[in-house]
Amino acid sequence: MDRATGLRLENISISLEGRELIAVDATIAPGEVLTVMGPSGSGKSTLIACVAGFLDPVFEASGRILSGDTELTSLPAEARHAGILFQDPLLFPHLSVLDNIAIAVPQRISGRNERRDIARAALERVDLAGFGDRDPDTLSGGQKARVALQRVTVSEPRLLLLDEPFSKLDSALRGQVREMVFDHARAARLPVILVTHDGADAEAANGRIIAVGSL
Ligand SMILES: Nc1ncnc2c1ncn2[C@@H]1O[C@H](COP(=O)(O)OP(=O)(O)OP(=O)(O)O)[C@@H](O)[C@H]1O
Repeated sequence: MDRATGLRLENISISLEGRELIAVDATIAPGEVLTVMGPSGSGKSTLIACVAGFLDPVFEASGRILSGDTELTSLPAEARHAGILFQDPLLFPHLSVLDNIAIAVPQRISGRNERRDIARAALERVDLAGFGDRDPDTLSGGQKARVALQRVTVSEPRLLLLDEPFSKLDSALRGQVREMVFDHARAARLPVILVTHDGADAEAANGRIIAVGSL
């Protein structure tokens, strides 16, 4: 059964101190990338936080967020099943590379060995089979990005939020990691929101682009 669902941002408006910061009304199909571009401070990361369910209470948001038929608007972050990649891969420094992935396996898979087997298979998929016992600090930027992607993948998200996850990678690596992320999103039929300043990222996303703020 295809469990893929689209994402609907219905008249989302986010204000700060009574002034509208960002407004978006969009539907994103399974496997589609919506790119959000705009100047610094225009509310792009705030939009990601709103969809993910961790909007700071200083902001006021209105509108509805729907994942298929499920309304996410007032659900807590953990019930929204959003995979998120930030500019920084944010790996836990005190956990091995393997456990950084195993920790994201859904709770219904309760056995430690089973969780670690899933993490091992995830590392193999991105050519990092021998890296499970390493400290994350010993990995290169591209390797960390691949681990971060696998951590999101094993968590079985229903939508993917990308907050400039490629911007710290050098240009050759950037293209590779980008393709890996978009290929995964297409294969898993995830709706994706990509926040970026980079025209090449937007082009590679191969989807609709919306401009926010005064470009
Ligand atoms: N917790 C907060 N309290 C008050 N203002 C905040 C808070 N978080 C963000 N802001 C403000 O909200 C606005 C939007 O910030 P946001 O990080 O969403 O912008 P952005 O478009 O993602 O910028 P950038 O491209 O630089 O990452 C900024 O003016 C920022 O200073």
